[in-house]
Amino acid sequence: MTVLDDILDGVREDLRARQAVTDLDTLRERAQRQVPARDARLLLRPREPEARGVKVIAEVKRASPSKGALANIPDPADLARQYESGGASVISVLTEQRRFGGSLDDLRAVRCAVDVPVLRKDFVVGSYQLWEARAYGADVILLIVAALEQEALVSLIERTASLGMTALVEVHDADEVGRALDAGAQVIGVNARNLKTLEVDRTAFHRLAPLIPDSVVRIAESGVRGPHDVVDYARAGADAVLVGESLVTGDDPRRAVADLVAAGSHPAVQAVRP
Ligand SMILES: O=P(O)(O)OC[C@@H](O)[C@@H](O)c1c[nH]c2ccccc12
Repeated sequence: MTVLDDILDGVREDLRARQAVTDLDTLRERAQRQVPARDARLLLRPREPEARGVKVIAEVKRASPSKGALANIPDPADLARQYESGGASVISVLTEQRRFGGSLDDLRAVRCAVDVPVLRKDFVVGSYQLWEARAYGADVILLIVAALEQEALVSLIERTASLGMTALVEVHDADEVGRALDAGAQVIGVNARNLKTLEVDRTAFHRLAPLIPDSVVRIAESGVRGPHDVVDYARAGADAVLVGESLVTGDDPRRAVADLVAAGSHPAVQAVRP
């Protein structure tokens, strides 16, 4: 059994418990009362070429299966506000409870605190979680190819779009890139971390980016330690980086985001982009 299988078992059990409390109709009504989802794709890949530096997706992350506890984060709304004022284009909120210490309440708190799009980062296994995400104000949803059968991936991408949200489709190898593209992904994230073993391989983005057509937004996820990694990913063609650990473990998250944004929008970086 892989780490991912283990996480998914817990996610399914927690999901059943929430479904027993809140039926889909109630969730749909809540989702319909939300303001429409914001267009994250356009923020990550603006039409004007001069606005196209590497964007930063900053993550609210208390813990991880690989490192255990990372940060307490008593006030996720405050952290998200700091990320936004540092220039983050999107805020990612982990909502998985058992391994990452997150919750849907964190998602709601962050949604109310910022104007930028908010990503629900979880292990989505069915459309109920998409309705939940929308009901709690998410604009973007993570779909992990390794966690889904192809048929489920296709229908979750379609359902995400029909709810007005953006699907960030996560891959880790060439086969998964093929599956993501076949399923119609418009935004693909290459996770440097293999969720089955938790090993980080920072060359994954460099190897897989050439397989992703230019019409698709490319995001480098995990293991970004600082501005030099942003420059590196920029050179390899990233539109954005998704960063958690190095932001929540530092002492000035606003500044840390601002430093990444500055590296990503530096003219020298833009000049070397493919
Ligand atoms: O904390 P890091 O190494 O900066 O990584 C952030 C993010 O990429 C990571 O949290 C992540 C990427 N894909 C995931 C899927 C599930 C849970 C977590 C993740």
